[in-house]
Amino acid sequence: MGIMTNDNCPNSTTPATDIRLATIRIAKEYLKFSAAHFTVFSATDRERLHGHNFTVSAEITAQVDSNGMTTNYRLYKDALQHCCEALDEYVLLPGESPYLDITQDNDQYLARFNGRTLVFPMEDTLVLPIRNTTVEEFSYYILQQLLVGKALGDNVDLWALSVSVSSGPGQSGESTWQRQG
Ligand SMILES: Nc1nc2c(c(=O)[nH]1)N=C([C@H](O)[C@H](O)COP(=O)(O)OP(=O)(O)OP(=O)(O)O)CN2
Repeated sequence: MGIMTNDNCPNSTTPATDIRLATIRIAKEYLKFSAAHFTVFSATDRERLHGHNFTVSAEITAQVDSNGMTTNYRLYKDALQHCCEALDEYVLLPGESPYLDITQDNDQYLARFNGRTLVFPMEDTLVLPIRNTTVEEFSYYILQQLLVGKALGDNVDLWALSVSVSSGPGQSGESTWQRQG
């Protein structure tokens, strides 16, 4: 029996003209960022400031081209590494928290929470457009970074994308995007 093709594969119902999709999974050990944060649980309850080595992974579903690839997945790895490097070794604050009021005072950020003020040096701190410094919000933020512009490459025909952020072994949050229509 020679190589099975669409023509001689007895159960093939996939005409050769149909779109071919494939999912690339990227989970490299170097895709991580070390950051300090505190999770806010309510208007009066938060964690103390602490740190994690957050790890990042992604799944990219795209059309397989006539050359048998979605694109060089080096581009996916480079885009994810850029996102990690941008967040690495900072205090991360949620700029869209309903419970935290962040203002700038000279070279410091003042974060008012439940009647107290926390002070952070601006050069060590990033205020992100997120509602909380949780794995849910970090994964959504990185997903948006990848969807903006052509972060995953000029030629990729993207159908779905998911980004997972882990704050430690056995716990992570994932955000997904899927092409509509
Ligand atoms: N829905 C979420 N809940 C919590 C998050 C989060 O990102 N999303 N994050 C935290 C804290 O950041 C905390 O540092 C991690 O939670 P914790 O339960 O303390 O887990 P540890 O990393 O300490 O691991 P354990 O071995 O389970 O103690 C809390 N909640």
